[in-house]
Amino acid sequence: QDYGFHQPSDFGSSKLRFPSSQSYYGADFSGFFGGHGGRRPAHQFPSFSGSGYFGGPGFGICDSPIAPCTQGKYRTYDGSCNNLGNPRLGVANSPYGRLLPPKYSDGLQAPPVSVTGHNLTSARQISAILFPDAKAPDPKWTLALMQYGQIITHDMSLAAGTTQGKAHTTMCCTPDLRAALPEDTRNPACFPIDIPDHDPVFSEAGIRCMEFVRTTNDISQGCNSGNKAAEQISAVTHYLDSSNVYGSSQQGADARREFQGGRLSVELKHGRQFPPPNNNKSAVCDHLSEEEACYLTGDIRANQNPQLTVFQILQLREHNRLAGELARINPHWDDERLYQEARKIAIAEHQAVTYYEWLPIILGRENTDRNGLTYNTQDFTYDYKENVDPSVLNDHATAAFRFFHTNIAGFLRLFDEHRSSYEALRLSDHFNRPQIIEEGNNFDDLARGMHTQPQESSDKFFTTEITWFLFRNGRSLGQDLRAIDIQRARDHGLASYNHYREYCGLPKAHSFEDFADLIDPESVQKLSYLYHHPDDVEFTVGGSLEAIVPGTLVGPTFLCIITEQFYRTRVGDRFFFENGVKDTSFTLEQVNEIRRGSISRLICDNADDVKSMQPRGFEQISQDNPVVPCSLIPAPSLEPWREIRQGEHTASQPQAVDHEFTFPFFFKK
Ligand code: HEM
Repeated sequence: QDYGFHQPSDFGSSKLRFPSSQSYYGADFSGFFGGHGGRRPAHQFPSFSGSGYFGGPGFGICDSPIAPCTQGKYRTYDGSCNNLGNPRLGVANSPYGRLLPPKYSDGLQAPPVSVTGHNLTSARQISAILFPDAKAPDPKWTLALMQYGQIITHDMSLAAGTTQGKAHTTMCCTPDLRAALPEDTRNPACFPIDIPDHDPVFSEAGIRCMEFVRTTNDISQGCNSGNKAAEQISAVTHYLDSSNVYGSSQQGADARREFQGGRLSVELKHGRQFPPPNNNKSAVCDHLSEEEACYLTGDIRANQNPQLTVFQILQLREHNRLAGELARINPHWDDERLYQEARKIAIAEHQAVTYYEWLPIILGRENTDRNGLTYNTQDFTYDYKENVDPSVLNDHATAAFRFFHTNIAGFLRLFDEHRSSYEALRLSDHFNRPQIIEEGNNFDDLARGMHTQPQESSDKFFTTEITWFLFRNGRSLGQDLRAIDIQRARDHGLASYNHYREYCGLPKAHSFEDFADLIDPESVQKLSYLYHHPDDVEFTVGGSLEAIVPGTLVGPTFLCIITEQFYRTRVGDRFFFENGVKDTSFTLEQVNEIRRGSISRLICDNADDVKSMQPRGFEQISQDNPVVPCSLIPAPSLEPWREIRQGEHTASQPQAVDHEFTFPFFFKK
């Protein structure tokens, strides 16, 4: 869109009251912790929410005991003992971190109100006015970029007590959705979204209330005696450790294992591996018959949409492929060794794709290099920092990272091996109903499809498949994910957009017009209509309206928060695959093999019968990125994992491995 000024190309120009892109990217993300000196005070713990929390009294999930640490080679399932000095950091069922103090209206946990004391405008009204639908396919990136983002999300956080798929069992609205249940009769966790009379879609159907249940926090869990502001709990490990595949507890992990050959359990259908059936089907799926598929994976959200499920299955198959390959190379390894080594490699591959293929597109390679998220090296990176809190930030998960809901496409196109599209699935027909991926060639056609179809552009437009029809489950209308995003940020008491601007080194707005340095005039005008005061504008809202920083897919304030998050996620993880840490790390030879992996390799190796892919799978097919036979897509070799047993002849040693360096391959532009 042409806003007349501050278009993307204007970024960094003196017209903007915004540091030049050069100085911005190199910015020292201090701010809330500013004045302490040092390059990255904000990364250090005790973080804002961490101080005083660990070891506090209480008996809730957030304080449940963890097993004593043994310095093993492998990660625990719940994330404990990753940080040996503070073994609870990043564990499942611990609070999100927080960069800026919450702004609960009672200082403890009540959702915010306007600085003028008025109630905030309905989240649905804000969504309807500011985030309409307009189809604009991304010119460069495929739908797989969006979809892998959801995998990364589900690996890193899950607001405890929310379902994020199937409707919650707690009801906050009347069954006909015409009104909210009276406060004195409904569950105290209820925080339903009010739908105004004149809503363009929902009022016609008489719908006045959208279901919403608040996230479980440390006060309700008894881990905070109520004398300090509530912190929400995340139910999964905070680390990027494929917990969506393996689960976030020993018990959960065991339930997903075959205990044979190091494999994860699968159900074989016509020789194809699918996850085992979920025996809690009615809690996670909207199936119409008992025969319909509903899977058990490491994450409760795996059935939420078809492309997400496809990736979950590809990850499952990759683990089993690795286990099989390792068993061939090392026939003397037992089930446990095969399972743990396959898990360690699969997590490393996932980290490599996330940091070297995915994040550079989202955040810009210059930015990721400059801020220590990526390196150009064939060595170890030696960047583990024990004093960095790896917890997923509330500011990130509840606002910034949700911006990528903008990239969701309403229709999923199916592509055959010749890359011809013959059909499209409507997203809202298949929420929580993954059966469709088992039909005919759909699995492969969806896998190719998401690597061929463009994602929707990063902008202020969101498909109605998620703003009108989310989880509609056969009904004519469903819910509004954008309204839910806004309401969730209120539930979590996130600070306002203006505060994050300041935190990120951008000028604080004193009037609505001041937002025009980054937000188009029409949206600024709408903000002034929807909010009483510039300080009321919510982070989720303001951040999503910012012009995109060139070379990235996100505006400057979200860019700052997401960069901060992925810095912490990397350097706060003792097991990060590139670290040369004693006892836990790969050999350098192994690390360099993992660096050869790619999203396209994942498809080639694990789809049913995909024979060709473009090398850079997150990028659309073009002359510069043509579809090639899978044999031409670099593949990590597992030879460096071959174990030479005492007395074995050296002739069985591995052939020299070709260490072709893969970064220029992906990022040659
Ligand atoms: C078809 C694709 C997607 C659908 C249907 C979807 C749907 C949802 C839903 C229903 C929630 C829970 C909302 C709430 O109750 O607060 C959620 C949360 C979230 N989504 Fe998405 N999403 C999709 C893709 C993505 C992508 C691509 C990203 C980022 C790259 C993303 C990031 C997030 C984050 C960070 C959360 C919060 C997670 C937590 O901490 O609980 N989502 N999404």
